[in-house]
Amino acid sequence: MFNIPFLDLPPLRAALGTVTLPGSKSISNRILLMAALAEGRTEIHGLLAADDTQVMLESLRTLGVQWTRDGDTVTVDGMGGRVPQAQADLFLGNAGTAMRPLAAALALMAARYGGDYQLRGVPRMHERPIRDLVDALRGLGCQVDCLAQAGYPPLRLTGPSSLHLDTPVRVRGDVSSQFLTALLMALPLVAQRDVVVEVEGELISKPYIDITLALLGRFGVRVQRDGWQRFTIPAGSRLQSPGRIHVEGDASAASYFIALGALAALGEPLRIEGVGSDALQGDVRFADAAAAMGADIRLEPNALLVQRGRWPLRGIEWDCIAIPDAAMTLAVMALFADGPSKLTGIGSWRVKETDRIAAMATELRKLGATVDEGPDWIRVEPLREWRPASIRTYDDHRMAMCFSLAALNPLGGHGAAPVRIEDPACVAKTYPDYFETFFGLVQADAADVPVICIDGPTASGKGTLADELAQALGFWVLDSGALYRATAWAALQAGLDLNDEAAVAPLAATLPLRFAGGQVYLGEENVTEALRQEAVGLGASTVAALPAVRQALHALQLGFRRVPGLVADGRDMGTAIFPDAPLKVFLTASAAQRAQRRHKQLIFKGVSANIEGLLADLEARDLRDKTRSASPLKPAQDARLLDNSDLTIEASVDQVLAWWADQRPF
Ligand SMILES: Nc1ncnc2c1ncn2[C@@H]1O[C@H](COP(=O)(O)OP(=O)(O)O)[C@@H](O)[C@H]1O
Ligand SMILES: Nc1ccn([C@@H]2O[C@H](COP(=O)(O)OP(=O)(O)O)[C@@H](O)[C@H]2O)c(=O)n1
Repeated sequence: MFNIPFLDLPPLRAALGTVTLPGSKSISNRILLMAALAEGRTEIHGLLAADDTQVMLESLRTLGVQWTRDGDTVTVDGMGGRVPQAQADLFLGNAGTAMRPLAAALALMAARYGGDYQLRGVPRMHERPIRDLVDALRGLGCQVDCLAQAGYPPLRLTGPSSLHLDTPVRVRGDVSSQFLTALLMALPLVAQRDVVVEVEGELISKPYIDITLALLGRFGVRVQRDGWQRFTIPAGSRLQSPGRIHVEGDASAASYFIALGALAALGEPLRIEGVGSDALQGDVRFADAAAAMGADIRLEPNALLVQRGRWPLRGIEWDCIAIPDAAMTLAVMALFADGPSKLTGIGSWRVKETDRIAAMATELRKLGATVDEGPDWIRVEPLREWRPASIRTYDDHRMAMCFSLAALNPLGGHGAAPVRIEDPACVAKTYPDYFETFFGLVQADAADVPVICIDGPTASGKGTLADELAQALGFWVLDSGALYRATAWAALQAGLDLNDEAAVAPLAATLPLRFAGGQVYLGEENVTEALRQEAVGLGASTVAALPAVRQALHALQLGFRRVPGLVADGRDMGTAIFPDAPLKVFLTASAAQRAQRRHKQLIFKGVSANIEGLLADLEARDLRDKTRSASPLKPAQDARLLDNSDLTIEASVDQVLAWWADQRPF
């Protein structure tokens, strides 16, 4: 996950590949609660691992429910209709899918068996209305107190009290279907007699109720439905574990990849696995809207294949009442259309993680778009002159994910603009690896992918600086020295003379080199430590003077220039490998300082060393690197010089980040 203040996406031009969706958030949390309330043990496969499910799992543990996790499988021991802990204080973050159903279940538990439960969340959670559920629960006879403001969390649920199950439970359905879902999941706990729920007002997000009913069915509860106004939980209903259950892929998350395919899968379709024609989730209906805009979509039972169909996309007018979450993606797709698009039925956006209509309009306008909004609609004009924009995400995962698509702007207008996503870690709510997955599918022109070059002599701190910069910006790192070190090491292992250009160069061309998790591998062998030896460093500087070796490693290094960007550390990054890099830094420090740093580094690692010897070695290496004919060590003409003899690591990093910030268009 990119846990950094912002993530810059370069302009993107194509997409290709296969994505496996994470488990659906709504299904994951419904199944978790049902499994906890049910009789028996449930093995849940494909559970989403994200903030909202973590919140639910932790709450269940606090309530005394036993569960274990093994990868994406969670096994829950059902409590058989009665919560072990009669008292608990639960923090539910910003997870609506935990707050509403837990409120209903615990209110009924407290009423029936006695109890005292408090449910709270982040400040935004305390602004999200829950009045309709509170009213319904009070109507049932539950004791529910709103601790701060009437109609909003935090809530306190106490009991015992007597429940009135003989008259229908009434709940409003026109603000959020989650209130009805919460009641439907909780009422089997007290269904000694038929319990009837009546919905007031028009029920929104009906497909979510379908999911609830289907999952209740898997847990042995067959709710009778009369239209969308009346639901009966038959007398004697009890939640019973189905044994094993599989969580479907997240259909709302599929929307980003459906859009990606529609915009940028130019030759072959993007394959999206985890939802398809068999899906329970209403958000798969997003595919209909995308198809109406021109996407070419094929459905398999558990997969979607999407590629560009009509181009430019067609502007549409679409009632999004059934796909409120996925609909946000349509608003960004609308920028690539041939005419305006109007999305209606999105009043619920106003009470989600943020006021999504206002947020969407504000951020689309930053890109240059013309947008109108009303209480429950938004109208978006296509965009031709895109502006680089820094997109605020309002602690809303969906804002971050759908605006990643704006980076495809070279496909939809003139020029090519980078897009900055602020607080990219907000995707942790439902899709922690979203950006990594996205980057694995998209393609950019190499020239659009930014590279920061850090060149300089040995022990000046290049590697340290490069790693810190890459961390801060979410970029890849190329430690080009490792390629020369690996060549030298492999040549030494093979007993070659390091000056034998004809023998060493072919070795460099076919190095089975791999970087993974901060480690370097040659074939299957982890050579990280071996490569850091001073003797190998000296050997590297010998083989690095051979033009054929440099040539052999050239293409390999270019391959590291990948979305979203690269920090490259070496001797000739700015002069020979990435001459078009937008920022080049030549890092130096006095020879004495560098010898001291290397000495400290070695002593720390438990390797004995003496400063005089190190100084002599590094001066010899400097000399060889500077005087060789092939790509000698020297600052690129447009490099910024940074002498960090008297700077801390942090100050050096800040300096380069400041230079970088100056170059960015945001
Ligand atoms: N600005 C700095 N001030 C003090 N020590 C530094 C600084 N930059 C790096 N170092 C230390 O110097 C040592 C060598 O740095 P390294 O990044 O390995 O250099 P290089 O990659 O240029 O050979 C490391 O132990 C690192 O922590
Ligand atoms: N881009 C590069 C990187 C390293 N090298 C050579 O490879 C040797 C080892 O590189 P390195 O970056 O791992 O060395 P240190 O600076 O960390 O000691 C250097 O001394 C250079 O001679 C190079 O010629 N070009």
